Amino acid sequence: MDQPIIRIQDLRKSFGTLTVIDGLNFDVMKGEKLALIGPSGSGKTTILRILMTLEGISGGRIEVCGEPLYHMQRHDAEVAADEAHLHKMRRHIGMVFQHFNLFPHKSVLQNITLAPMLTKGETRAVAEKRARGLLDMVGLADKADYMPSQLSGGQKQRVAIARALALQPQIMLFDEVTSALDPELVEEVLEVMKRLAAETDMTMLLVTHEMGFAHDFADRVLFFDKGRIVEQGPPAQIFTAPQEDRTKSFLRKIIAAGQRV
Ligand SMILES: Nc1ncnc2c1ncn2[C@@H]1O[C@H](COP(=O)(O)OP(=O)(O)OP(=O)(O)O)[C@@H](O)[C@H]1O
Repeated sequence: MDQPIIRIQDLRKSFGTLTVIDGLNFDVMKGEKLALIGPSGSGKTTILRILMTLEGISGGRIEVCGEPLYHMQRHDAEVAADEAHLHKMRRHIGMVFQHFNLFPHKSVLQNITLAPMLTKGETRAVAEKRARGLLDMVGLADKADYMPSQLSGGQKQRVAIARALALQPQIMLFDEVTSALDPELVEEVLEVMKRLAAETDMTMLLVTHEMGFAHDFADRVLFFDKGRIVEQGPPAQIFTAPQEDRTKSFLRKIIAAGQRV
């Protein structure tokens, strides 16, 4: 049996007195495409931010690629990870955010090549060759020399996806990547992500409010409420035959709001 690429055990996270994640357990297998859905405030984004080491944990344990994320071995004992360990672990994971966070004064090509050249010591030639391949993949081969301000929101988000992929992570995290976009620009970003999901064996975790997309994209859907998994399963089961009352009522509200599931 394969080892999970992500293993989350008894994870807890509080902000002050507010407990956001409360004894969470789940594994992700290599190549799996997971959608995290659930009401606002249920902790979905926090889970991605913890995996990206943008937030610390309050308790529990996470393993990524067989190694502890927030712990490390020192003199036969497991201690809290130091910055060097977190830095080393971060190379396994890439993240795309709701707000694309492109460097405004760098061209599209420079946005994509900067991190591989700085953090992995790649030559410009190698970094640019990959960047052009990725731009082609996201349908923006002709925009390499544009500045971010010359792009639409959907194009910016596709550059942000290419930028995250340029570091060749094993795991990609997508945090509501379409929610800042005008409705007519959503589809082009979803299409790129569907293609990525279909054409690569990358492990992908997606937080989304687009249930139709979660349905088409994911191998497994996790429905969260109050920092816990209420129900999980293949999309066909979660969206058409949910078992738990909280999942049913969440989906009823989504359908009432006019979304396809
Ligand atoms: N840095 C922070 N400081 C304090 N509270 C925070 C912080 N980040 C998140 N929270 C709180 O943690 C809870 C979970 O937030 P999170 O963003 O993970 O939820 P979510 O399920 O992704 O919600 P949404 O779908 O609205 O994005 C919320 O109550 C939020 O206000």
